Amino acid sequence: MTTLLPIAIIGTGIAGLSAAQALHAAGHPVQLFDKSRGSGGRMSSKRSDAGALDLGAQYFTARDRRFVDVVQQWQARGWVAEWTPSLYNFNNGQLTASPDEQVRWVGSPRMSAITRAMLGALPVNFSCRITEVFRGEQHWHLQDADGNSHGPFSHVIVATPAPQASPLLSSVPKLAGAAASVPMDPTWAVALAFPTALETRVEGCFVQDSPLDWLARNRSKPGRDTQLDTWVLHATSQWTKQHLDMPKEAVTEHLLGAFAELIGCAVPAPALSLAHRWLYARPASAHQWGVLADSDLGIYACGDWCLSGRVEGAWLSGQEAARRLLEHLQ
Ligand SMILES: Cc1cc2nc3c(=O)[nH]c(=O)nc-3n(C[C@H](O)[C@H](O)[C@H](O)COP(=O)(O)OP(=O)(O)OC[C@H]3O[C@@H](n4cnc5c(N)ncnc54)[C@H](O)[C@@H]3O)c2cc1C
Ligand SMILES: NC(=O)c1ccc[n+]([C@@H]2O[C@H](COP(=O)([O-])OP(=O)(O)OC[C@H]3O[C@@H](n4cnc5c(N)ncnc54)[C@H](O)[C@@H]3O)[C@@H](O)[C@H]2O)c1
Repeated sequence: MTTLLPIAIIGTGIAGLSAAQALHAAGHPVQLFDKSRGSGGRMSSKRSDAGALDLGAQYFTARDRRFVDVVQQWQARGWVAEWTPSLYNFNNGQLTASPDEQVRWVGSPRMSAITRAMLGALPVNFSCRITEVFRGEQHWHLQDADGNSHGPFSHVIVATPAPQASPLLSSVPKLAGAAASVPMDPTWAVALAFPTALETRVEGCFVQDSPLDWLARNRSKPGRDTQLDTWVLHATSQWTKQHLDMPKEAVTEHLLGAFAELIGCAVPAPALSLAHRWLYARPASAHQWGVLADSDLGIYACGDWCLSGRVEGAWLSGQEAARRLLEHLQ
């Protein structure tokens, strides 16, 4: 019996975990790496005194049949639940109800529950920033920021945002160049917790003509801690770019001000506030690549930036990376 070398997967966001699950299910050992202390990437949730707060992805929709099917399985296992917020739109200074029929999903009891469950018992090195990916005579090796080497691996899947993927793909300049051509826009996120509930029916709001792009009542999502009235505000990419290096306190103050102006009720001082800057929040434009691959060399890149820039696109891209890798092995 031959022992299969593991496949290295850099990134434990939903794209990396989607690929990992598919490869594991096909009988291939995988080894995951992430620079963060936990999984989830842009679908992670921040623990706070007001409970877990979804600072990144707010909810997701499922349009592709394959993703619809997997989300149904996640629902059956209790990893996700439907969120039916009272939706509003803010435009031209007017806050108006904007209900629709779209099904929207969230991780339960927090967004990070999905990737945590997907990771399961798969082997992973957290707090491990990969700085170099190189090929020896036959196999792949990784170098991390602490100077440790990892390997050998039969294949490598890079599942990070495009600007972070590009340097890791430098052994295949064509792939590195393609990743480098995808700019990703930043997003400032602010979470607020109020001791008494704000007197508004708003639970989610799409915003135009404001520094804000979106706001959500975090505690209206299923399974959340409801002791405090928690909110998450997202700034537009444009406002974020203009205020990229603003101190967190000033960002909180500005976005709280914009929130108080549009929400249409009294907004007291929050009991808790925190700000988070997502440097690579969303690809500036969508692509239809699915995956970037050099199958002969055994290196792949996947992530939301290879498709729609949404949770669904990231998951599909991870599936595509695994599919292409398995196809080449046959
Ligand atoms: C503020 C915000 C709001 C959003 N809202 C929505 C929404 O409502 N609906 C929706 O569908 N999508 C939303 N998105 C987009 C969605 O979150 C992403 O499309 C999706 O989570 C991307 O998954 P991914 O696996 O491709 O990348 P990521 O989640 O970014 O995962 C990449 C992982 O790679 C790791 N990594 C990076 N570099 C290295 C390295 N050198 N070594 C080791 N590890 C590394 C990172 O730590 C990270 O864990 C939002 C994103 C943000 C930021
Ligand atoms: N802030 C970030 O960095 C970031 C990154 C990626 C995605 N996102 C957001 O994630 C969401 C995911 O998109 P999706 O297609 O899965 O969800 P979706 O179908 O709910 O929303 C898509 C877009 O349609 C509009 N829209 C939808 N329903 C509306 C309603 N009831 N009233 C008014 N406008 C409405 C909004 O402009 C929204 O951005 C988008 O809103 C996108 O902007 C944000």
